[in-house]
Amino acid sequence: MTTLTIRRPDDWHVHLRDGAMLQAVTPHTAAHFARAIIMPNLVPPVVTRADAAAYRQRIMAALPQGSDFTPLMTLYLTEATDPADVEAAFRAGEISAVKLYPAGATTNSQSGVRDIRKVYPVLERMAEIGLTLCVHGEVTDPSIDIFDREAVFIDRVLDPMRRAIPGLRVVMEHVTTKDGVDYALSQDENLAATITTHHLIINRNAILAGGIRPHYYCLPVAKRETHRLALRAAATSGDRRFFLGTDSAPHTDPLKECACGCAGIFSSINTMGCLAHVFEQDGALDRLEAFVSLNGPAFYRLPVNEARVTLQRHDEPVAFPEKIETGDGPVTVFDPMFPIHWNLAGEAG
Ligand SMILES: NC(=O)N[C@@H](CC(=O)O)C(=O)O
Ligand SMILES: [Zn+2]
Ligand SMILES: [Zn+2]
Repeated sequence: MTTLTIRRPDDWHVHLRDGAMLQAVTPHTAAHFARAIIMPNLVPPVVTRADAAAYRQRIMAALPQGSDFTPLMTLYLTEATDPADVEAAFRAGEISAVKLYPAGATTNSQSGVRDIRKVYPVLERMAEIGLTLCVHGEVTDPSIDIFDREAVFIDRVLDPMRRAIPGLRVVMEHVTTKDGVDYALSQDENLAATITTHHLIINRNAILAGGIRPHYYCLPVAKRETHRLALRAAATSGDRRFFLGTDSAPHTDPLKECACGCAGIFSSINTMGCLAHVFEQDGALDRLEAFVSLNGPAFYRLPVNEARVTLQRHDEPVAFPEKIETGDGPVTVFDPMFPIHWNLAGEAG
């Protein structure tokens, strides 16, 4: 059996939700990752320091006994966000980032930012104190083709913002295009990008393969093959600017399989097996650790994890559940459309 021992990985972008869903999905993230950046797009969103502290308590209460998982909390940026509240939360070690959602860009983003200039005072304060801004980088202008919204966001919003506030540390979340990769490569060490597991595996054909496949629909929507290949090259290069953010985003099956299905792919269960497959396929298993365990902490200025995990390659495919049951209903697990031979040593299945 082939094995690969690496430092324990972290997930730099995950949706744990709240209530029954939080209870169901948190143990999966905690089983695979030491830390995770927790997205704040709850209903209502996690806007203030007090909201983040309360949400953190709910996450801690949902962890299995004995788990040493650390949630890294974020605040949801609104045009009414108070720079002093953000600074206080950061100085107290209660948040690791602030998240920018353009209003209307994605799931639960209605309270997001309409006019980026209105939040420049918060961003300036963040640049001063060294607090990271995580960005959902898509314009919401309906006249822009949905497949172009990331590239247009870079030109219209991200690049002007970085020129106006050059010291701001920014993570381009879930980049999906060659344009995003090239932009990250063209910038200084204050810019990084997360890449999801599924965008390394699917292109836009998966969403429309013989019919509408709602479980491959997420935002930003998967792009054409040339973009997927650019993401793979970036992730497997070992370059410090790229690291894993699974964007595991559970929605129940009835909310996905309907006339207006929600965006989001749930992958926290089999992400590590999928990634080992991808890196093996590209002859880059020796760079998997950089992508999942080293580059993220380096950007966030956090220590790397001391613990190690062992990934093992089985001759026979490993069985992963097709769905998990939650108190809110069933949630379909990401199907990479290839047999997965890798899992974490000690993992059932
Ligand atoms: N990625 C998604 O398709 N959905 C995310 C939101 C997001 O990350 O944009 C969600 O919260 O469901
Ligand atoms: Zn997003
Ligand atoms: Zn997300």
